[in-house]
Amino acid sequence: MDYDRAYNSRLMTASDAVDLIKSGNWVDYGCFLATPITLDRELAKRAGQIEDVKVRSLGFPGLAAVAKADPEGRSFRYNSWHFTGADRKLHDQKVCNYIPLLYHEGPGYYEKHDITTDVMLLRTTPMDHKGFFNFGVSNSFTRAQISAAKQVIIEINENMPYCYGGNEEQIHISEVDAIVESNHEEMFCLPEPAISDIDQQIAEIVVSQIENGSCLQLGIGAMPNAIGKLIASSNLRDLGVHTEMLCDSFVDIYEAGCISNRGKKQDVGKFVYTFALGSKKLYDFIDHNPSCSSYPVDYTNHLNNIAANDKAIAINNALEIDLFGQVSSESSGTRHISGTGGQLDYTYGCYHSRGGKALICLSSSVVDRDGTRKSRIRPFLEPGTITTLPRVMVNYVVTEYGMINLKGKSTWERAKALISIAHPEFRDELMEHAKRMNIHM
Ligand SMILES: CC(=O)SCCNC(=O)CCNC(=O)[C@H](O)C(C)(C)COP(=O)(O)OP(=O)(O)OC[C@H]1O[C@@H](n2cnc3c(N)ncnc32)[C@H](O)[C@@H]1OP(=O)(O)O
Ligand SMILES: CCCC(=O)O
Repeated sequence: MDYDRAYNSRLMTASDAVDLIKSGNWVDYGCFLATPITLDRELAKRAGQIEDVKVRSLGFPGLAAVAKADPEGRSFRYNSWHFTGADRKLHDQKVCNYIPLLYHEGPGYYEKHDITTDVMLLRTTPMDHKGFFNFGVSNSFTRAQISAAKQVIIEINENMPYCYGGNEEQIHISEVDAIVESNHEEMFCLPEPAISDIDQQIAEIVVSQIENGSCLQLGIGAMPNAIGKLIASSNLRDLGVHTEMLCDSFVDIYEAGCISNRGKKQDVGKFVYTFALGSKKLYDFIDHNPSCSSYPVDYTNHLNNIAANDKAIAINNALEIDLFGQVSSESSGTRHISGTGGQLDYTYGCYHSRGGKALICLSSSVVDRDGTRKSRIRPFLEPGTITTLPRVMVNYVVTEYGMINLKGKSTWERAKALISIAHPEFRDELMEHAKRMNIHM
């Protein structure tokens, strides 16, 4: 195949490319930083000209133009697999819907035809000399989306890092219907989160649970950042990484000499992840780095693969937990905040790893906008609150007041343990609730 000729025959303007999208189509966007920013903007310009185009997105960096362009929702219906802060705002404005997602099952939804897709739009690296476009920092369920789509349009961006894959990290020119050369925007960078005293206290408890040779999963936010900094200044050695998200903390920990990935049982010597999101430091680290392997999410988040490594540690945040031990990480009442994401996958998988632990971390209370302190350990989840982890799955829970293990405990022992790590202001009240709810000794 003459790749240059194939490339030129598919090259078109963004405006012509989005013309391939017709009224009534389902359109899938690439996930996280594979989001096709240029094509999204161009598609948004069609508001009023086309009808009922349904868009699915995961981790859109910023505000989706198609959602902003059409407040009436006649041309576009924007759907998110996992709410970002921007998606939350769009949802509050009624121009975004959430699609429940158990992340490791994502590829299956396409492969089993639970859903269909007409056009896939994604951002990739430029084509290499063998006719491949690399998915860069977002493997996720890109291959499943491509296989399901009737047409594939890519926008290339020179700033997308080139990421080696365990598998399914690229698309060949022969599979592409249209190519758009974008303005090569800089990769979106997450702002450095401010670490509070409470994040720091929780991080200290978490790091005390990590041993030489532990295999880590870290999520997003200030607390994982605090953990990263603490590990980087520790004497921990030979840590491994098998995670859904690769974040800046892993670079700090690696540069401090704590990660070798040599103690892993699977993917020895490799950082394993399905998407990377952070700062330029992270993107420079993974670019052409043979020690980093991106895999589809049904590999990184599969129970067997998470559990394959010994001493696998899951460290995730939650919004609330009730006295039964049910965890919500995605809504507060009917206000949808985020998503299940990979929390359930890693909580289950790490518990099944030899010597593994699953930690759910949350500050014991939050202060509302009106200044009222609210306990995050609640008698029961409020009506409408979504349970992300059923109580049987929950292993360790950490607040700034300590760490407890819920496995094997009776309802009374669970409630008592949870109350022991609640904010002191709420402990008596929670105990009264427990008794009224017939949770007793
Ligand atoms: C990418 C990864 O994390 S991989 C890890 C696996 N995936 C998961 O764990 C998915 C589920 N978890 C998550 O999405 C996150 O960890 C969360 C939402 C639980 C916490 O994330 P954080 O960024 O620390 O949350 P943050 O404190 O900024 O709050 C997010 C929103 O929830 C609101 N919120 C937080 N706590 C509460 C609460 N108890 N009640 C009501 N609202 C709350 C905040 O006000 C904020 O809303 P806003 O943006 O409209 O102001
Ligand atoms: C869906 C990916 C993000 C997460 O797991 O939180």
